[in-house]
Amino acid sequence: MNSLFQGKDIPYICTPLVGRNRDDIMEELEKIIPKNPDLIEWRADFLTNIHDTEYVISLLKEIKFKAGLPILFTIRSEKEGGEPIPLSEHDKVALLCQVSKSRNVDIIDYEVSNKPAFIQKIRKQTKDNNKKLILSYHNFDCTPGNQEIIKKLFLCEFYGADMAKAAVMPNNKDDVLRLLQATKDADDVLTIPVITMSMGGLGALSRVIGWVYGSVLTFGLGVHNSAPGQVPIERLQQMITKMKESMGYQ
Ligand SMILES: O=C1C[C@@](O)(C(=O)O)C[C@@H](O)[C@@H]1O
Repeated sequence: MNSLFQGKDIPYICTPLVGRNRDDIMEELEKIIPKNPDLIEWRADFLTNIHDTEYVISLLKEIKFKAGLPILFTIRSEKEGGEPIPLSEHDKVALLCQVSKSRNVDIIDYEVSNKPAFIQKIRKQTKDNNKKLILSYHNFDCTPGNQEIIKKLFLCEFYGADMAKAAVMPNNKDDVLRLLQATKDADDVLTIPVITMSMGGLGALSRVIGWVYGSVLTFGLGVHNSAPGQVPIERLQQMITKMKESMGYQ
């Protein structure tokens, strides 16, 4: 993971791209790049032409060329907060496998709730093509019990992920605290890096301080958010830098 970011310290800041077509995506990217994220997440579930594999692959090339940064490719499922897409899970896995072969992608995200056979297929393809795999879990309704969150992150490791991610929704301040505790506990026992966030306005704190508890990556808003509570990237960078100075990290 570290090799993708030339030795930069955690947390890595990832900015989502959510345009529906090429022009919107390129315009978004144009505005995001000067803000200096560490990587770009292309949320391809927002793309109208997602059924056209050739189009996706060529757009990916354009994105990588313009960004010159590591690219995380995600097709978030509707059941975990993504956009509705006209692809069956089978077609989606086929597309993810094609994308894995492209030299213009670095990391693929796939939900750990999917069928083991699909996860294994994507794990094999990403490994064969030297790509990293994030297995992920999202809950837009609540923050499950800590054991449940840690179990999900463990499952990601079990399936061979390079990173395990959990994004959950708080219903009160205690939920945000619990997520941070679960992050630390998972980071203590897992052998792979964890990425966590508590979503919504209440959870924004976790996007700023999650790294202190072991979350290696945080999503910052570039132009449009891809989930509730994302903090604008400039503010995120400033707050993290100030915190690191105050904590004696830099
Ligand atoms: O999984 C995640 C995290 C996220 O849901 C967030 O809350 O920042 C945003 C998504 O785009 C990304 O795929």
